[in-house]
Amino acid sequence: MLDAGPAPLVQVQDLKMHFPIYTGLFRRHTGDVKAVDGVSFQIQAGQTLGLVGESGCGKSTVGRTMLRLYEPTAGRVIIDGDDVASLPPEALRKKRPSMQMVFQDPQASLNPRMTLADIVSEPLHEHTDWTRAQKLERVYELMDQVGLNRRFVNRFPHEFSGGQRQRIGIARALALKPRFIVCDEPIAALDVSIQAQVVNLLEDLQEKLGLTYLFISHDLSMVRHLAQRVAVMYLGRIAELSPSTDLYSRPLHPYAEALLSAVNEPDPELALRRKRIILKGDVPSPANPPKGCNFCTRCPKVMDICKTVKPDLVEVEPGRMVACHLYTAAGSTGASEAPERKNQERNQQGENR
Ligand SMILES: Nc1ncnc2c1ncn2[C@@H]1O[C@H](COP(=O)(O)OP(=O)(O)OP(=O)(O)O)[C@@H](O)[C@H]1O
Repeated sequence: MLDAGPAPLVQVQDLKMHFPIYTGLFRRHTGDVKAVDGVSFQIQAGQTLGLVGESGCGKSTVGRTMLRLYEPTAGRVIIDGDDVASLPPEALRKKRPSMQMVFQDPQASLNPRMTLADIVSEPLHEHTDWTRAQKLERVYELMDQVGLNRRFVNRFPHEFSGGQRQRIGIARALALKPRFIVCDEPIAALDVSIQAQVVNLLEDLQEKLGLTYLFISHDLSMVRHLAQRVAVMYLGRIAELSPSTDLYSRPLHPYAEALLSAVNEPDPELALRRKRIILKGDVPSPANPPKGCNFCTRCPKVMDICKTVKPDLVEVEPGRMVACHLYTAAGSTGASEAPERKNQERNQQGENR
């Protein structure tokens, strides 16, 4: 059991997405890029799970595989009762309206030769038998919902600003009344001044329409603001999955600790306590990850067991999941180290009060 509470809308179980590598004249299969290598999490209906981690750690691949834009190598993706990973083609087509994606680059994801009306109504052509007038009425309704003036209905993407284009992308994603949306870096390509507006829009829509989000981002401060729970990914696996308040105030996994040490901390008390951790070395290739813990080659707290055994993601405190031998009995040194570390932290907190 990963999360407490009522049945979640989204359950991902041991999801794997390995991209085959073919080399040589005869295009022999010589290996796999293990972009996602055993990821599990849940999202409660109406909530947001943030997915963070360095570039290339597999965040987008998780989102795309969940929506079956890639064929998963293994695992289950249960969305509102159906295992999307194994649905046959016709059932998958029927399921598509309820799960949508908002992409990073609105410029690239909108067809430059289509008007706003064409773009937003496109999903309606495939999934409804509505009349032209009914579709246009829905387009107007969506434009109102995302804050686009109805006058713009026949304009082309290049006639809009970046923020407006992202609103078009959001309107298109909402056209078929989805329950779950993967937001893949939806603000990364926008000016900083526009980012907050788009985030506020996504939050308003979530509240009004009861949407459930997977919010992928490398902007840790934004995710803190948006998500109730945050999963930190490293090299295709989840290192830590915690309520965002806990994660940001006291990360448990050494990688989460390092990643968060670079974030500006608004709480002066926490900022004083936080030391910047610079990780040594490069992220290994996902085609050839370490035998043991994926983070063992860079971990400042590495132990012998970390080099040979992959840690499972386990609940180490109520609601907090960590994949690290420091917190499990398997790390025999770690078993004694973890409580010691906690005591040190408690003492430190006491000293700082
Ligand atoms: N279609 C593909 N074929 C082969 N390898 C891929 C494919 N898509 C992604 N990868 C590889 O999978 C790994 C994870 O990529 P992914 O784009 O999911 O990471 P990310 O965390 O979303 O990165 P970013 O923040 O830069 O978008 C990378 O090593 C990437 O090169």
